[in-house]
Amino acid sequence: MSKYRVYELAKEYSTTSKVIIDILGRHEITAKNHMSSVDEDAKVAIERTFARKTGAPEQPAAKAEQREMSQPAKEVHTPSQQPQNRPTYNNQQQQPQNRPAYNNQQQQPQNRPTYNNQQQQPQNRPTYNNQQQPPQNRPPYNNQQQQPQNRPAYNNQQQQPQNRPAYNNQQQQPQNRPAYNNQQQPQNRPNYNNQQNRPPQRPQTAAQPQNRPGGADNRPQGQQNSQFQNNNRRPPNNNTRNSGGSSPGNRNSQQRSNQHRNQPNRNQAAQVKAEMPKPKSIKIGESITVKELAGKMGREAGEVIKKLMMLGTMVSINQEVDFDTATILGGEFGVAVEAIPPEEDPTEIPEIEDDEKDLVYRPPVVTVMGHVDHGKTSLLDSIRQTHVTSQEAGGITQHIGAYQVMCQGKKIVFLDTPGHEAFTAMRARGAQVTDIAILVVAADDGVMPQTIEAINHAKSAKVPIIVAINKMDRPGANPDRVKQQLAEHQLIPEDWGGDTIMAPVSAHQKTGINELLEMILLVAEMLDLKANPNRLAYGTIIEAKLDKGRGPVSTVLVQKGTLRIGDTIIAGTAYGKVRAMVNDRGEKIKKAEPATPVEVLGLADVPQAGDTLVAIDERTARAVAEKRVAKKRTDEIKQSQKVSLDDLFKQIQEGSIKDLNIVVKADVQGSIEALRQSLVAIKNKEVRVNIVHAGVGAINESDVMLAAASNALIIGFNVRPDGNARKAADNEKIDIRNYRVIYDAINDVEAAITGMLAPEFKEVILGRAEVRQVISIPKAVVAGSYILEGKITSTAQVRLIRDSIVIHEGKLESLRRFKDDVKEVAQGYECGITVEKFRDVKEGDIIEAFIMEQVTPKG
Ligand SMILES: Nc1nc2c(ncn2[C@@H]2O[C@H](COP(=O)(O)OP(=O)(O)OP(=O)(O)O)[C@@H](O)[C@H]2O)c(=O)[nH]1
Repeated sequence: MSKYRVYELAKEYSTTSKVIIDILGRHEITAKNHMSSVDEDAKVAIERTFARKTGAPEQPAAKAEQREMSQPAKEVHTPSQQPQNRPTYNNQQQQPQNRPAYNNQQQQPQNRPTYNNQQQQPQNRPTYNNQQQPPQNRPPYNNQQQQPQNRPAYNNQQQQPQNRPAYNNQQQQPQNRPAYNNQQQPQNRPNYNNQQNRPPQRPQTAAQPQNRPGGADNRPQGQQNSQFQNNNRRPPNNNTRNSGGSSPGNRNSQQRSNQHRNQPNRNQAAQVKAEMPKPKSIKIGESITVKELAGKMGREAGEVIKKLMMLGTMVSINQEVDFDTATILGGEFGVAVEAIPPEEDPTEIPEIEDDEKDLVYRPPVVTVMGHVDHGKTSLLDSIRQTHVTSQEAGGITQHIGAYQVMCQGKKIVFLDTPGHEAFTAMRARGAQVTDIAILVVAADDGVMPQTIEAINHAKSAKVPIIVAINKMDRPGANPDRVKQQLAEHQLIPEDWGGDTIMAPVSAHQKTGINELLEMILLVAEMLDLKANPNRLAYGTIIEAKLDKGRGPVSTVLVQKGTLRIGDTIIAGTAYGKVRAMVNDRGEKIKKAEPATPVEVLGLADVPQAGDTLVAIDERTARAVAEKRVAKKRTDEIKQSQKVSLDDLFKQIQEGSIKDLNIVVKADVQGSIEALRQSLVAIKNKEVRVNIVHAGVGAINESDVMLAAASNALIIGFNVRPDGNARKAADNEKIDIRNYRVIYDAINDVEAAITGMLAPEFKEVILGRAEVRQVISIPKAVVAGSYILEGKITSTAQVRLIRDSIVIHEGKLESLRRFKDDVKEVAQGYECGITVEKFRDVKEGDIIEAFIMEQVTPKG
């Protein structure tokens, strides 16, 4: 026997426990409080009582329904139990929320099959229809009536109640929604409508509970189930026919149909979501879109976006998040995020890691850096016992070279660079060849801006610094001041308790050089520099040029392994076989071991400074070179697209930026680097220098075409345009400038930039007039004025000043003397002035005339 708690019944009928207790009392059923249990009879009594209340005036829809249904109900069923059915539920409850209410009323609430079983379907609308039927509406009902076989169909249902398809079977209709509706499954909103022709609100109340999780489904599962059970356990009067076997089936059916019902609802998404696999870990690349990430984690994109918002990042669904962000997000969702290793780049040759036991000592590679004119070249000269400075055009270091010197029987390699620019340019290409940086500081000049830059570059490259305090022979030499200044940049000399070696030298007098070299060896020893000489060579291109007689010539610093004549090598897009090798002393050599700078002949093309040189088998070299050439081409296309006319126009429109595009061609790579660095370093607030292309060799036709496409000028350094290039340049009106001294090129570019600068204007006051009479004419207000000083011209701009405050600024519309238009009126004369779009002129106002004059910009 089923038991019900009073509060449960109260809840079911949306009333208070007290009301339930009262009703029970009237039926002589004792219930003390809301927790009291009552039996099935009590429930029936409650149900009947509420059923009787169906005609509550405040529920017209229910009333209509009741009217409609009362008769058939009486005919077919025990009036008290069924007629009132549906309407009753709704009315009674006013509390529509749940299915179970139906059940209670009918003693078999929610199961459709049950309804049918109980009494040939009492509360079901289908039943109503069958019973009598209200012809006019609800075709399905009518159908039923006209085809009584529907009934059996219900029965069939019961016998196979369990599932939706059963419904379909009933009707021989497919399982889709519309079919349900037509069939009349009560629980569907549309059904209610059809059945009852109820006003719309009714179906809503009736249907909502059924479909929504907020209704019946909201309740604790157990409660629902218990009701199902209760129903099934109901007294035979309800379940006369099927109380046995079909009930359980009904229950299942009900549950399933509930599920089905839910599917199309909003719950569907939730259910689907719930079904989405939620992996414990995912793999992603460097970045991923929010949408993809959500998909991989089995989450809704909205969830991910929300989480990102909470983390302080606003993104859209198609925006990308980086790996780190994805990792954090993964953590939030309990998903481990792993990185997919980057795909192998076919243009890269993987570096071979050497075994520790194969490594042997190698000489240090040293770069000399410092402020201009502090004596870098002189120091290198002094070290090498040569004199380069005086031979160079313009007196500036233009070439990058590498040289080996011996000290105490040990080798040291020096890279000759024009300051730190080339050093950073090499680094920018990923080439880190320097082991030790020598910072040259002139003892008489001290720390200068480039000294600081050099310090910072060396520090960021994590290269130890040895300071060479040069020009110690100069009368003004003050090494202590230099040390003091360097200490301010965290370079504390050893004799002050720091760890920076500072060696006083004189490049001119060649003093202190040995000590400096010893210090280099000392630091090198601490660095424990090693390499494996017994493997194929790996090195870096220090410099490359196209030699007329010898073809492409590259200066290579071998860093690992040994480079030999006949080795197949690849550097950048160039590959070939080593034909000949020449060391820094001009000697032909057959092999070059680690830390040996060597000129290499044999590459088919001129590589770039900073390119990695690898000795490898010929087939691989060729294949990789081809891929690199293809990639370079694509990159160049991309780059030239960047400087398209569209972009240029856009930038001009934006107002502030103009690009001075330049194609640089030079005889050696070192010159290119020096030029590039200097040109790009030209800073100007309105014009930006952009090197569109830079290469070694003569200026050719394709350079001109590139310049034409990107609106560039061409700078040739120690190279000339060939015949075709000259013709093309004439046709395309491309400006080709040839230089032999870098400074000249830079000066010219600076001048060109000055020419390109947007003209600056300054205001020039022409004169002032006082308004002495205001004359209003139909089209304007004329200010009868007297010129106090200077003059007023008809083309001038004017500003109207009242009590020292500028009231208006604009154009002068007309300037007249005695009704005649005049071009200007001088001091001491009277005139009539009208100001464009301005009428508020008053006596005593001052009219100031001025013009904007262009100022020649300074470079
Ligand atoms: N008295 C004296 N003059 C020196 C010494 N070292 C260099 N100089 C002079 O300083 C000037 C600049 O020397 P460079 O070696 O060209 O200096 P740099 O740092 O290489 O200059 P850039 O290549 O232009 O950056 C030259 O006139 C040298 O003769 C030195 O030890 N003593």
